[in-house]
Amino acid sequence: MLETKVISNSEVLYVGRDDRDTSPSTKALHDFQINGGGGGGLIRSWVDSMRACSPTRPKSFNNQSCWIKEHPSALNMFEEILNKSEGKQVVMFLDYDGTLSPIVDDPDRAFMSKKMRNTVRKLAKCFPTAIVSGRCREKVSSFVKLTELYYAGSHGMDIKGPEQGPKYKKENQSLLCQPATEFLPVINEVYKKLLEKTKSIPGAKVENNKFCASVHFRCVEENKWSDLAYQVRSVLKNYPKLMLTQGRKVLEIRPIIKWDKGKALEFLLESLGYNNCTDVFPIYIGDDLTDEDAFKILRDKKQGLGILVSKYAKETNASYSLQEPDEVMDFLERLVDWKQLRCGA
Ligand SMILES: O=P(O)(O)OC[C@H]1O[C@H](O[C@H]2O[C@H](CO)[C@@H](O)[C@H](O)[C@H]2O)[C@H](O)[C@@H](O)[C@@H]1O
Repeated sequence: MLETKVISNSEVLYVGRDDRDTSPSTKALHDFQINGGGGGGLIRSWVDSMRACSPTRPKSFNNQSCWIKEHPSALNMFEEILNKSEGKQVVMFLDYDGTLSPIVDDPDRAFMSKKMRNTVRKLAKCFPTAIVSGRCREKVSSFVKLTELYYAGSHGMDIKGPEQGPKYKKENQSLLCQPATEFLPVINEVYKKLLEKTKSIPGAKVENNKFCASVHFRCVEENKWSDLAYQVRSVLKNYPKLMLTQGRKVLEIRPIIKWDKGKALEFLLESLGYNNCTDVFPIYIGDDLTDEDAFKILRDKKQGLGILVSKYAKETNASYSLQEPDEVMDFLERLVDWKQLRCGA
């Protein structure tokens, strides 16, 4: 029988507010949550942060050619990447929105192409492969539709192994990690309140991602962003155990626990039996601020590499870049071809 491994609530670490700025994904909003004071100043800093996080507005890196030298295209540097991974087990971590599927206005219609699905299917035959998403796990797996993958939903707070039993794992153990289960009722409550409070703002959309919630402002006129920020703040101020992070035209509400996409990556590597191994080469591909937590882990550990999907210069802990999901697909195809050639498949 398959044994289920569960990370219980007792293992959840609550962090003091000062601890939070160590995590790249929480840093931007941390500053205004803590230092923004009250009233107009706070809301203004929220809106500034919402603008600054738009990928079309690079922050400090204005020089695109300088940035591309520091974060070269993973396609152009393919041979270099292969050399770095030589003799090591490649493990693939893929973000979903903006990485496997193009960004679209309606989050419920962010479908992945059949071609991309086919590529990821082949990839998973070559390497252990995980999808790491801010979305609810069930939703992202219903978009990806591949049961042979590992899925980490809710920004890594909901991890599950492949349905048919993990192919790569040494022990025959199925995998489940949900470090934020005690927050389920509160996230539900906050989701409902956010729905109510934002319904008068045209274009605003609230998504329940199970262990976190998203407030989308992609379709909200910029002159209404402060109204939206005000409404979100009015809900959140009553929930000191929740915090705010941000992504691409989205405010993310999640529990204050020391768990993010970086922790999910570490957990998955450990579950696959690669804890403290030098012969493993994780490749993490993502486009968003929340993916920076995973890039940072890899950079700090000097293990594997991160690839940022972006057309624009952005501050990042990733080493390489790809411009858009089509380039991600080309890169994954080349990895598959390389592996198949090596194994004579
Ligand atoms: O970690 P991810 O898989 O990248 O998920 C992050 C958020 O992605 C989704 O929102 C983003 O994509 C939408 C569809 O293209 C777009 O409309 C939105 O503006 C983006 O922020 C998803 O809807 C969120 O729940 C995820 O948290």
